Amino acid sequence: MKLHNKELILFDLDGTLIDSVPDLTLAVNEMLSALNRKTFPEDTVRYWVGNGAQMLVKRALLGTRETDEEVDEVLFEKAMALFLDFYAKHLAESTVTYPHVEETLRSLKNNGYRLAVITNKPFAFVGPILKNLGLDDLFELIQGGDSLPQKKPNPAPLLHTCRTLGLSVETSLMVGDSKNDIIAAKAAGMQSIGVTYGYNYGEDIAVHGPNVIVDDFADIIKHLI
Ligand SMILES: O=C(O)COP(=O)(O)O
Ligand SMILES: [Mg+2]
Repeated sequence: MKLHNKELILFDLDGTLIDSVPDLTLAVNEMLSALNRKTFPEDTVRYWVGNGAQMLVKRALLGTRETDEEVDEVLFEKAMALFLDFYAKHLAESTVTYPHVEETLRSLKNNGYRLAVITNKPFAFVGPILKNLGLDDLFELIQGGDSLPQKKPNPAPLLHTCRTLGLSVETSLMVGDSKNDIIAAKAAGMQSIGVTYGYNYGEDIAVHGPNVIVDDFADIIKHLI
């Protein structure tokens, strides 16, 4: 299926452009160890990524993805500060781009597409990670999970990006690995591509009905150009 008349592509970051779970796991476990709590393997932490740093820390303290239970506020604040401090020091040690990400982004840009990053990750971390991976010249706009009061799956960051760049929702496209990306795109009235190799809490991205599904980042081009 071809997605016609697109001018702007909004990319999710974690699980779509980069595999950041190894470094996120390291920071989560350093935080838990500092608090004398049980640590978790990467395969567990992977299911906790998707709703931003605060939710990741809350899930790590509760030891589960379900966050119905309350966490002591003082403990949470302490854990949050520890996590942010550790992660800031190990942002891009084991973090890598997924196969074909850089060449596909460059090819899209060379073909006239405008590119943006819309992530739930705190804004301060995004620039340094992209720079470390040599991707920092590609994007016109970056929005973090704390750039606006609302984060994905709320459509606000997507709508804000279109407004800021002066482009319509119809000429924009969201690419992401998680239901948060697809739900946000639908709520914004934007078409979306779901990638199958990311996190999405261990669930099949097809369940959320993106317009197109790709197993390889390079395949995005086939649906556009
Ligand atoms: O930081 C997260 O929890 C997820 O970030 P993402 O929106 O780039 O997938
Ligand atoms: Mg993601």
